[in-house]
Amino acid sequence: MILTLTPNPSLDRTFEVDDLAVGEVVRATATRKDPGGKGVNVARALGANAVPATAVLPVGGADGAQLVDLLATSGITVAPVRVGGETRSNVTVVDAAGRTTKLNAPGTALTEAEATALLDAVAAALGAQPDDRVVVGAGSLPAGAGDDFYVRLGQVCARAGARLALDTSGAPLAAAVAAGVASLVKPNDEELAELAGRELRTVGDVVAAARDVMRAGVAQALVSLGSHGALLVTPERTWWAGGPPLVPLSTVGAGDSTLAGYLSAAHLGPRQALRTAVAWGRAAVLLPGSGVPAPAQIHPDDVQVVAEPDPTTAVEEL
Ligand SMILES: Nc1ncnc2c1ncn2[C@@H]1O[C@H](COP(=O)(O)OP(=O)(O)OP(=O)(O)O)[C@@H](O)[C@H]1O
Ligand SMILES: O=P(O)(O)OC[C@@]1(O)O[C@H](CO)[C@@H](O)[C@@H]1O
Repeated sequence: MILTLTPNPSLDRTFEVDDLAVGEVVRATATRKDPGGKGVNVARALGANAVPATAVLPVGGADGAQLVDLLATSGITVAPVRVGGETRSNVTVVDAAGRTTKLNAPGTALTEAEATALLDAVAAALGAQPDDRVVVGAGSLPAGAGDDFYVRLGQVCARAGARLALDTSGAPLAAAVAAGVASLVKPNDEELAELAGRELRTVGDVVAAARDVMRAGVAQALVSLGSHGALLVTPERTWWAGGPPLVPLSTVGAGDSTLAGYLSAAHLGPRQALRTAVAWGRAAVLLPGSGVPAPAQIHPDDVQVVAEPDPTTAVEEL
């Protein structure tokens, strides 16, 4: 079973425009709403591919209610935790050239009791399902959760014998890595560079930074590289996967679909799991808004996997 926790979910609103002229009145040519937040998207992508998933998230206000309604139609189990504040709405503007501008709200602050209720909801869901379980902690943390929130989530997972996969950034990522609570991390290259405190120009730079992270107890790093594919790094081995260039419609949530694809195929071994991850990520960028791909939209055969890629290759040349 895969369970996702999204401490800072969002009702994602996407506006398509011809040209985003800052400081002008810009009329949208189309709009859409999607359930959003990184863990929510991981659960949606799994659900769209018939992989059972449960999404735990705080929910408040009218946008929160709409988020839950939209999720109810997507084939995943939702475990909403009612909170006093209002669920945020994030805005994406996509112009005719496919450029994406994203405005993310800070999100409603959680009280200590609400943060604890979220962790309790995860513990309860894990208790109800004793088989092999993975918990995905994903996205930013709202005020009040505390930078150690994912460390606390890791402790909940450890007590229940579940593994934690983490997709976050900044101080919450640094705290979780230092505490050694995650089995898998899914940073993009910028997030990994921030964590490492240095620029990552080559494949070797990325792999070295990923292995630094692993020394604290992380077993695998799935590092997404945007249009340059993704690297999977374990303490002993490295694989790269990517495919022919694409013209994206919206890159929002591509990393979430990547992580979902990886988890869906983890039992098939690293090579196949990475191929699946990249195939799901590539499919996601061809969808509008925060769309997640269905099986017919995913093409693993387009993805090339290379074991032990040349460490001197520049990431931009992949
Ligand atoms: N422009 C692109 N062309 C082709 N594939 C892309 C492109 N952008 C992203 N992808 C695919 O999606 C995957 C994830 O992208 P990226 O590294 O941008 O994730 P991310 O920064 O975590 O995204 P998000 O936070 O929006 O979910 C990449 O590994 C790649 O397979
Ligand atoms: O503000 P955060 O939590 O970092 O990211 C939130 C978010 O940008 O991530 C998802 C895409 O990955 C969107 O659905 C959502 O709006």
